[in-house]
Amino acid sequence: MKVNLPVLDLTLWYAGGESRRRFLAELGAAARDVGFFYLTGHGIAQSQQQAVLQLASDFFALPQADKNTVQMVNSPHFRGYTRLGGELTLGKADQREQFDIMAEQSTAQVQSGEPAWWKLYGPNQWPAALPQMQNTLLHWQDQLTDLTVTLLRAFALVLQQPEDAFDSTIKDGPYRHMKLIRYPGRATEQAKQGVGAHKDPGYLTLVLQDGQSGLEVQTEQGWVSATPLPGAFVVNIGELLELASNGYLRATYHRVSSPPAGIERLSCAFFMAAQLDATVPLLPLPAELAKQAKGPASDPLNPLFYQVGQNVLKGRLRSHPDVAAAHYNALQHVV
Ligand SMILES: O=C(O)CCC(=O)C(=O)O
Ligand SMILES: [Fe+2]
Repeated sequence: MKVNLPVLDLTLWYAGGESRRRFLAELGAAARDVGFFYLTGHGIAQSQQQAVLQLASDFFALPQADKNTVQMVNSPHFRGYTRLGGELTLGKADQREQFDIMAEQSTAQVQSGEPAWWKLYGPNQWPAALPQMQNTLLHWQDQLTDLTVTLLRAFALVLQQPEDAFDSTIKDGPYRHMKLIRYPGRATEQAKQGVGAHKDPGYLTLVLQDGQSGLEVQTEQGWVSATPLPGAFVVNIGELLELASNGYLRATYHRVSSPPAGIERLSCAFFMAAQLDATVPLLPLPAELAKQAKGPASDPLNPLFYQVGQNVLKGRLRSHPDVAAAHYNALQHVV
């Protein structure tokens, strides 16, 4: 199959020695050139990937009333179901419906004067109609967390840092967030924003897609399709790695175009960030890398914050104005 993005094989990393060095060289090139790549050899069985996509299909096929029992607007922690058109990117409604979970937590008691991002802590919402969903997705989330921690260590080496350079920012467990997503076929040629162009706010993202194309990546040659590669995850760099590397690594803009009329696309995105109370370190890059670091992007429409909770909450408030209005009203100007 012809693909437009680099393909990296994680078995090279696990093999150690010369193989690991080759993996790191390929990772460094992929991270610098496009900031997007396919990952194979990651050890997660294709049958398990299929089971997660099947769960997504089963969830979205539930009657609307069942999905509404877990709607996100009920959750100050941004967990649960968002209906079609309920989320904004670039101020415009995305043509997708989705179900979000994060780590299973109890609600933090936020005192006045404490940062608002503490409110992100809390329980997930689970639909009574699909009792197996909780175990399946929490297990999946744990596996993907471990995989991204391995990748983060590899990125530390690519940046010529000690392998544990990011460990202090995930010592209580990285922030984790995943969503099941359904993109319906486009209703008109105009309504094709599955999700508008954006950067992901965390360290790293893993995307599992079904067989339908739609994910597109901004490159110097223009928008390129991340055509599905069976068994692979698509990996991309988020804003926290851009910040930590002073822009040596770039969080790449990407978007999803809705499938043609009558066809749907399912995906599962997993976002890994540092723990919310961490501040992302500005790594001391060696001179040869530092001179290629352009500094983090400065976009007045998308300020980047080293304080992790602030950066994550920024993204959530902007994407989910209904949750922002219901639970964060006085705070929108903060981010
Ligand atoms: O559905 C996809 O393929 C990617 C989704 C995405 O970029 C996101 O939710 O941040
Ligand atoms: Fe994304």
